[in-house]
Amino acid sequence: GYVYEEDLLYDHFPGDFKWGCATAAYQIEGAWDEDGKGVSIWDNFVRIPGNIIDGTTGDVACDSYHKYKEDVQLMANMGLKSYRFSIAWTRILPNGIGERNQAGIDYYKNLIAELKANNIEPAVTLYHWDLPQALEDMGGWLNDSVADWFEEYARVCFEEFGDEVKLWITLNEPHETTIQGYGTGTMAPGKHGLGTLVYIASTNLIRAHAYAYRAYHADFANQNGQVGITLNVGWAEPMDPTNETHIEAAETNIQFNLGWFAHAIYKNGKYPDVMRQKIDEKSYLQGLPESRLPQFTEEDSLIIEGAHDFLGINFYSSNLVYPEISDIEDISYYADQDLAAPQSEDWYGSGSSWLKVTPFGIRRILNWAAKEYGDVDIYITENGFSDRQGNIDDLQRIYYYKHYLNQMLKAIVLDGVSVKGYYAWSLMDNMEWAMGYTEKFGMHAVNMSSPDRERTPKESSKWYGRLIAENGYVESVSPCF
Ligand SMILES: O=S(=O)(O)CCCN1CCN(CCO[C@@H]2O[C@H](CO)[C@@H](O)[C@H](O)[C@H]2O)CC1
Repeated sequence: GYVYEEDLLYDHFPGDFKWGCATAAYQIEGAWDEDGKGVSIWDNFVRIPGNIIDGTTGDVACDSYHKYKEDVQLMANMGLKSYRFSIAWTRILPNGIGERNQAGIDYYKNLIAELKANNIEPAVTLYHWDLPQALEDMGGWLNDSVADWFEEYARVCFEEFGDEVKLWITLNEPHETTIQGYGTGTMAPGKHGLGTLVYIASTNLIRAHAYAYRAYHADFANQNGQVGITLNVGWAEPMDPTNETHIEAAETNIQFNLGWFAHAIYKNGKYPDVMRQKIDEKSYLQGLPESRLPQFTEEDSLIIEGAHDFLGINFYSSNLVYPEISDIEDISYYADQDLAAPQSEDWYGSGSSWLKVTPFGIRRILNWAAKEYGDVDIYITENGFSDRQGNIDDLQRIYYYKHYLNQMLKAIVLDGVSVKGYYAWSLMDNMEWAMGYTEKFGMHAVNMSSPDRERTPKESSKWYGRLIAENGYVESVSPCF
């Protein structure tokens, strides 16, 4: 079972631990059509009535495109060591491939220079869901040429920014892109193919990552940077940890979540055995001419296997898992798993329906990943808590961070997992995708009703600053919450 552990280890983190915050281009920048930027699938998705719960858009968002110097000051005030942000593909290549947009390149060069001037290391995500519409018009992640298009874009970024950027994340949460963008249609590009399109998209996303990784190590190795991928996963706890079938279902759930994208890259160039077996079998029983889960070519498998310098994990929450045979008529990624994954009523909630407070999960997923993928360097590239009120006195967020970080520290100190850094999601309240501005994840509030988008530090930003200053041990935080 799971028990909130009272003992706060709270010892010092390893000396060179990378304390950071994370954001994403579409969620904070605004300036959606300024300075030669091309149109992305999100610029279009937000204009379709009903797609965004509060009818808002990222047209202006936090206006970080114009306020980036102020943002960097917020980071410096916290003593941040590193900042994870994403580059908008359409600012660099407005049409996805072909001609470059110098104004867009200059924006990111200025941001990076501002970070370096404040001794903050840039950690750059190449793709955080904002695909150029011009590429979507050619099939987007369903067109197998997308791996080449992405490689071309990655090469431009390595060339333009690689002298200053040493930590590259190719894709952010391809699982989310796939499930919500090509499965349920709840995110851009809003396609519906939960048992079909999702597996075509995932195959091309994995290929795209690997092509970019190989390009870096072939032609930019002299920059001495590292290239990895960021994958999101919820911890899967067996509903009954003494029941073998529950334990097996939990393992299946993690393989369908994290393994879906990690297995080919960090193990053997192929999809996890349980995905191959279940989806092939169900496809046959569903009378399909071939499996809904594509095979990588031999050539691609060799390119994909080992294409990593680290593993980025976005971790938020957990599920309780038990087996449940699905209806063979139900063609979907969820039905393919033959399980149910509810969340406990006992767990504290948040401002997001899917985010329950489960600190034990971060220690377990870190141990699972280290055991499954070997001693690879791991970064927690996102972890955070939402509320709807946007309290400046955000005690719940401090509680969340205190306990998740304590469990992560146990994974490092007691379990020997090599976690190298941690990026809190997020620096500031921003556009939470289809939830608009109703769910707030920031350590800083943003006044969305003012054209100046004033930022206000929340208590959690001060708490995080003390944590960083003490490198983990915070005298002044009472152990009671
Ligand atoms: O079947 S449900 O729909 O109930 C379960 C869905 C679970 N997912 C987990 C990942 N989350 C996105 C995480 O998304 C990440 O975390 C941040 C906060 O959301 C985002 O703002 C970041 O852009 C993103 O990288 C969306 C919901």
